[in-house]
Amino acid sequence: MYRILVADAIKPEGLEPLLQASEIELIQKKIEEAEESLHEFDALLVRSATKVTEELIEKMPNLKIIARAGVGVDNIDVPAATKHGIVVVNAPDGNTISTAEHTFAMMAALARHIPQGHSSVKNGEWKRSAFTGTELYGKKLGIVGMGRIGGEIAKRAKVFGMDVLVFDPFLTSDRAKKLNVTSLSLEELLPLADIITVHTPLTSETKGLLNKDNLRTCKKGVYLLNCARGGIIDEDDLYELLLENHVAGAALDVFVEEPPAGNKLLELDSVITTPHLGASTKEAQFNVATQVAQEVLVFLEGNPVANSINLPAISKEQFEKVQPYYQLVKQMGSIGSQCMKEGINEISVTYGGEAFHFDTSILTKSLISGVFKTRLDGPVNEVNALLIAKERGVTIGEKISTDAYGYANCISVTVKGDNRQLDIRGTHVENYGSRIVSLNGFNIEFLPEGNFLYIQHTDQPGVIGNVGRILGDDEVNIATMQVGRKQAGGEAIMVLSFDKPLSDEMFEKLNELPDISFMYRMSL
Ligand SMILES: NC(=O)C1=CN([C@@H]2O[C@H](COP(=O)(O)OP(=O)(O)OC[C@H]3O[C@@H](n4cnc5c(N)ncnc54)[C@H](O)[C@@H]3O)[C@@H](O)[C@H]2O)C=CC1
Ligand SMILES: O=C(O)CCC(=O)C(=O)O
Repeated sequence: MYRILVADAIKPEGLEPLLQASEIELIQKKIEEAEESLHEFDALLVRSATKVTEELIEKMPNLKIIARAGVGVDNIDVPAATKHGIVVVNAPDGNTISTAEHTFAMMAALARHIPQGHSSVKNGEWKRSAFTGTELYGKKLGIVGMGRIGGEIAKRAKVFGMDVLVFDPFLTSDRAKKLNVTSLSLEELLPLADIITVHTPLTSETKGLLNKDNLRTCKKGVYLLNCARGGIIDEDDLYELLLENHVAGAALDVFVEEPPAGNKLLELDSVITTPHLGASTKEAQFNVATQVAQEVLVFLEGNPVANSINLPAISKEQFEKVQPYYQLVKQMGSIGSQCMKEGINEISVTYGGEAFHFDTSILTKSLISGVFKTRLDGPVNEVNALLIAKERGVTIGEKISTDAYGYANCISVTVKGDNRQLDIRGTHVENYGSRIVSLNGFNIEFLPEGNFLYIQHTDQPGVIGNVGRILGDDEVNIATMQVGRKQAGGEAIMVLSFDKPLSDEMFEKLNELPDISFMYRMSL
């Protein structure tokens, strides 16, 4: 049974996929109200009100996924989630249209003084000339951040007869051409635009992206809009420029502090505002709730998520290609870790054969998580595997090769410590399953599932018999046994599997036998 905490107001109809699922309990409570039971939740669903800090994450040791019913994840400490192995997903396009429409409504309201005119009439006045506005037609609209929302605004602006200038360092010339917009640097755009609207995420680079220094290069009387995140336009600087009438007016849906109690921008008539309503439509809220509900469900069922912030995005088709090897590499990592009784310096993997014509990075993350899972206490998975390796100074190598050692596909993993190294090869055969086919250069074949004992010994009569006798005397049943050697009379290996893990006592007894070089226990 998975327990999911819905901590913000998320549209209940959109949560239907989770409500319909078996083995899922959905609890709608604010964090403060759920304080006593935070440790029980497997998933957390939020909008922008809940601040998902590292402190909160640490109070939720069972948490596996955080879902943001919306776009911006600036209310979530994503690095902390990553460190704790928690997947973060969002709903990237469910509220695009609503936010673009809201921005457009704000733009029209700003140009025609609609909120001011509205208040004036309600106050019993009839001041027509005081609210003379400007047309949007023929004006230059500067869009900063040409992603999903920026793109939808550009389309609407074109229909209004506006000339669209955009600044986005990541915009390709192809997309600019398709959208029929002029791509410029920020320095070029600012002096040309009559109206500027920002649609970037809030990051360390975009915080204060528009400030008094660069806004002074704008035309006197420019209009500014922020329906993205508070702080992209520096609030103090904006206040100063509005007082000077350098900026004629601003439309703000978002603020650095929300609600913006005491914010001096609210004192100015030239500022029109809404309480972070960009995505507040029935349609957008249904879309984002459904998107995240489906993502959480898919994730809890063990399938890949499409909109993760801290995992590589992987499509269903891609996952189908990756899936057969996903568990195999994790088990190979676990074998490597359990057989290396020392610190690990290097993990390298080669994906051999025709099968690997896809992005193998998720497999490498699965391999690394397999290595560290048996060594670390906390959560270890594909989300934090690379971070854990980096923190421990472990070098990771990944190669693709055409050589599959006679198999249709073959994955070769080498785990290196200060003094030793272990080489493992595995393959996957359709309708047959995964097999380990070589350990330390010894050909062998076993299914990597269960409790194992790996014994390296001298190849001579009696060794296998002695092992069997000692186990038999203590009534330990051998489930399977595989042997391998390189040459007669040299070193050889045995891999035995048991229904239960081998006891310490039995391990010691076997270890005392003559002609045994070394042995390891593994649970896979
Ligand atoms: N007011 C509201 O209710 C809503 C606000 N938002 C905000 O709008 C933002 C944008 O949303 P989408 O368009 O869906 O995101 P998106 O990811 O599709 O687009 C963001 C664009 O910003 C660009 N960008 C990034 N750094 C930049 C920089 N330094 N300078 C210029 N451009 C830069 C990116 O290249 C990208 O094209 C979100 O991050 C969110 O914070 C989103 C939805 C609702
Ligand atoms: O949840 C909301 O209404 C805020 C939407 C938003 O800001 C976003 O999706 O980034």
